[in-house]
This record gives sequence, structure tokens and C-alpha cells, in this order.
Amino acid sequence: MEKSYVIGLDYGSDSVRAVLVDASNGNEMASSVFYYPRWKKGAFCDASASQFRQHPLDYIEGLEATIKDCLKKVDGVLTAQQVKAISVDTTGSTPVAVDERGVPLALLEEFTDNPNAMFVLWKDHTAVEEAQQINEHAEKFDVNYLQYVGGVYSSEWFWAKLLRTLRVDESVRKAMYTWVEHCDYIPFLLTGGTRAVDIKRSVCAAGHKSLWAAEFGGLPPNAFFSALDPLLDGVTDRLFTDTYTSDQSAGTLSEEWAERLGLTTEVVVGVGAFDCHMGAVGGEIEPYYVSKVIGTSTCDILVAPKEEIANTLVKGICGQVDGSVIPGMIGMEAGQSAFGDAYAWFKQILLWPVKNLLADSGVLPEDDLRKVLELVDDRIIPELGKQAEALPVTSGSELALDWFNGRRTPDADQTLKAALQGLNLGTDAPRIFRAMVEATCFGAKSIVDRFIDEGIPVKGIIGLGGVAKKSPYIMQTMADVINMPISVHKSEQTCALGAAMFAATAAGIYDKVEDAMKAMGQGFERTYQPRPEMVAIYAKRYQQYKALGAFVENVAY
Ligand SMILES: Nc1ncnc2c1ncn2[C@@H]1O[C@H](COP(=O)(O)OP(=O)(O)O)[C@@H](O)[C@H]1O
Ligand SMILES: O=C(CO)[C@@H](O)[C@@H](O)COP(=O)(O)O
Repeated sequence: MEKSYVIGLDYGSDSVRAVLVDASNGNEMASSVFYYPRWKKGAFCDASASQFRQHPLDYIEGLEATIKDCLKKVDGVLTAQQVKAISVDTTGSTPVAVDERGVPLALLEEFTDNPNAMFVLWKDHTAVEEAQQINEHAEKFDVNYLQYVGGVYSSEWFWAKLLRTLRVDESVRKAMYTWVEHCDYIPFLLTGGTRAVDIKRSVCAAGHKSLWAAEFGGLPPNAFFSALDPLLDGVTDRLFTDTYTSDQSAGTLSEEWAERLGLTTEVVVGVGAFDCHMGAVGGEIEPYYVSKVIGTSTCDILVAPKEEIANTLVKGICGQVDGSVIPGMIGMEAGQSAFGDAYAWFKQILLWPVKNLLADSGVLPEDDLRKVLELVDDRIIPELGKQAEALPVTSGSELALDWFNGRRTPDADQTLKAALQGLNLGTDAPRIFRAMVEATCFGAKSIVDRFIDEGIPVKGIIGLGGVAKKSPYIMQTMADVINMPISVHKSEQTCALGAAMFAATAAGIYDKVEDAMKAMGQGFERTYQPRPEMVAIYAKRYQQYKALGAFVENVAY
């Protein structure tokens, strides 16, 4: 029988990658990465104000470039007719204002440079005030509308971002018809949707970020939102009631997109979801394992059979949603707002003189300067890791808090900031880096602890994503800190592979996504076992981290 192939598209924070895989066994035939050009230049962002916006053209150009590149790579090996489906995962909550036709406003000429008309990236925290108001407002109602999102609403999410946008930008407010997640927009685009009301909303985004719950009959009522701010009056009418799991089809490729990509109009486009949810499937998650996509941030997923979870509500996580990962199971999400981003911040600090003084000095020709910068940029984190690993861990070592981008879990509070304690004149870059590695791992432990404390057993950890693959030092430290084995998945592109598994299921090649996972899963490359001698010292250090955290949380300034 002729072989079938599927495409998984994974939109990360900095880049989008596509993988083209054999639907029968998950073997990767081709892959391609595209870095968002406008984002790379820092356009439309202001890190000091926590404003991070992405232009829809970055996404659309990336979609076309990566899929075409994959197809070029397999030219002569397989035909376009053999490609049966595409599924997409994205970051989230990363919503955008669209007009009645479902067109993101930044694609209209008058809004092309307006950050409020662009996708508000998950890590944008401009809506902290709005999130706080939602939390206070929710307390006034008999129904607890925050019960399925850990009891705390975050500025990283849908409603806080929507309210902020409506408040700060009258022109966007007037032109906006509705508000759409990135993972719901791309399937709509690919299937040639022309009416925003037709956008199929994924249960993953809706349940984790928009307060949608079957138990509420959909979104909270208009009365909830209009009492929060009259600007929200009527907004739910233009949102949605129905949601879909990602094993379902959102439609087939439109003629325009089939032609643009060089595929057929028979290609099924699956319902989208968030990266870590599809990543958990790509990483072959099992009930009660925490799957961690460890990259810029971490996004942690645990699945458990619905009947076993019954009425258990886990406090302080980013939600528990029926079918957000695997249909029929409750998908629970948690995470850290900065993981690799914390290391990237430190790298930027260290690069400051190279970027600023050396560039101004004129000592090096421009081309050499660029090469030096690239070399140092590439080598700083791996080299710091090597040096940090060689240092003895003691209870008097420098200690850090990982809240560089606020705290996502446990108990979302994006106003919190990171800290560094215990410095002396002997503190050097590797020692600071070590403290940051420990802090990010302590943050990871606090999530596992929260699940356990709330009655959800954790059987083990699955490591996915850039950091899990690149840094044995960090993964070993994490295994020691959490005191649990961590298995790192073989796949280089687990989220994209997960999307491909969903694509194969949406196309009907598999009856359910668990079957796709079994057939297409790539297995694990290695397991980090906790080292007993390190477990003991890190247990002490973890208590110090908790004490520092409690102190910082109580310092008002
Ligand atoms: N050798 C390394 N050790 C630890 N962290 C690293 C290393 N190389 C890159 N990183 C971090 O990995 C993060 C990017 O992770 P990745 O999974 O590739 O991307 P994304 O989160 O956008 O999907 C960056 O924040 C960077 O600081
Ligand atoms: O928060 C979520 C999903 O809810 C992620 O999209 C977000 O952490 C982004 O992940 P990356 O670190 O860019 O892979």
C-alpha cells in the first residue's frame, strides 16, 4: 500500500518548525526551521514593560517557508498526494484581535505597525492589573469560574490580554470583531475561513486560558464580564460556545493554500492546540507522568483518567481540562515563565561590553566583530554549564530565585521578580550561573510538589525541548533536585512530532491519538537518575530557596 505522510507545525516563541513524517512509524523525512524576522529585530516589543508582540506575517511567512522547504527536501522521495494532513501547535495564550472576516488587524494597512493589533505573545505581562482585577472580581460570584484554572487568573491569559487591549487602544477596539488564539487562527487560515464566527476553537486553549468549561455550559456569562468592565459587554456573543479536541479535523486545505504550499486540497487540517500539550503526546506521555517541555520557559503537562480525577481540583496550576491533551483524559498544565530565558538574560548581561564597548571601539572590522559576537553568543551558556558543573555544591553557595518573568506555577503571580542572594567577592559568572540553574530546577520541583500535595501522584518526569536535549548538567541537577528519574525523549522536535500524530489521527489514519503515539513514538534517549549524595544537599538548598521566595514575596516595593 502507498505510504502516507503528515506534517506537524510547531510555533515556538522565536521560530516555527515543520516536520514531515511517515504516518506509519513517525520517521522524520524532513524538517525545517524559520526564525521570525520581525521578532528577531525586537520589533513591537518592549521587554522593560513586559510587552512582547508578534506580527502575523512572521507566522504566515514561516508557515509557507518551512512547509515548502520540507517538501523540497523530499522531492523525488514522495509526492504531494501522499501528504494527508497538517496539524499545528503554538504558544499560548497568544491571542490576536481579528475583524469579522477573521483577519488579524495587523494584516490591515492601517494597523500594520500597531502592536495592539498583533498577537500578544504568552510571555507578555502588560495585563497584570487586569489579571488582578479578574481575580478579585471572580470572588464576588457564587460559581467559582476560576476553579479549572488553578484558582488564579494570570496576565499571560486570554481575558486579561483582551481587556487590556480594549482599554488601551480605541482604534483596535473599534475595528475588532473577536479575539482568537494563535493555535485556532492558523487552521482557520489554512482552511480558507472567511468568517470569524466559523473559527473552530480548541478545547485546549479555551479551557486553559479562556475560562471555558463544559460544566459552565461554555464561557462564563456576559454578566460576569460586563460587570468586570462595560468594555467587555457583549464580547462573549462574538466568541464561542463549542470547542474541539485536536484529534478532530478543522477542515481541508483551501485552494489558495494548497497552491501556495504545493499540496492538494484533500489535506486535512487538524484542530490546533498549545505546544506543550501536543509535545506531551509527541513525548509519549503516560498517566501521572509530568511531561516538561524545557525551553525558553517550561510547560509541564500531566494527564490522568477522568474517572480517577473525579472532583479533585488542583490549586495554583494553569488549569485542568477534559481532553486538552488526550481525549478522555484530564490534561493538567503548569509551568515556569522563564527557564532558558533566565540563562539567556544572564548571557545578555555578560555580552553587554562585547556588544557595546567593542562595537564602538572600532578595533575590529565589522565582519570580525560579528563573528566574535556569534562565537561568544553560542559558547557562553555551554561553557558556563561546564564550569558550574565542576563546582562543589554547598549550603553556603550563591542562591537565586527563578522568577525572571514572574511566577507561572505554583500560584501564578507575574508581578514577582527574581533575586540573587549570598554574593561575595569570590562570586563569579559560573557561580551565578550555577545558582540560576539550581533556581530553575527548584522551580520545577515546586510544581511536582504541588501536584503531589493536591493528591495527584507523580510517577516520573519526561524531559522534552531544547534545554532537555542540550544540557546534561541541567537535567542531572533537575533529577537530583526533584529526586525522580527524568527520561529525555529521542525526538528533536517533540512538539512538532506530537502535532504530526494529531494530524494522522485527524486524517483518520489512526482511530485515536494513543494509537498514533504508539506507532509514531520515537522512544527515549536516556534517563537521568537522581544521585543520592546530591539529593540530600539539594533538599537543604531547596528549603533555602523556599525561604528566599517567601521573603521576596513579602517585600513590597
Ligand atoms: N546549552 C544550553 N544549556 C542550557 N540552556 C540552553 C542551552 N542552549 C540554549 N539554551 C536555552 O534554551 C532556550 C531555547 O530553548 P528551545 O527549546 O530551543 O526554544 P523554544 O523555547 O523557543 O521552543 C533559550 O532560552 C536558551 O537560553
Ligand atoms: O504557556 C505555554 C502554553 O500554555 C507555552 O506556549 C509557553 O510556555 C511557550 O513555550 P516555549 O518556551 O516558547 O516553548
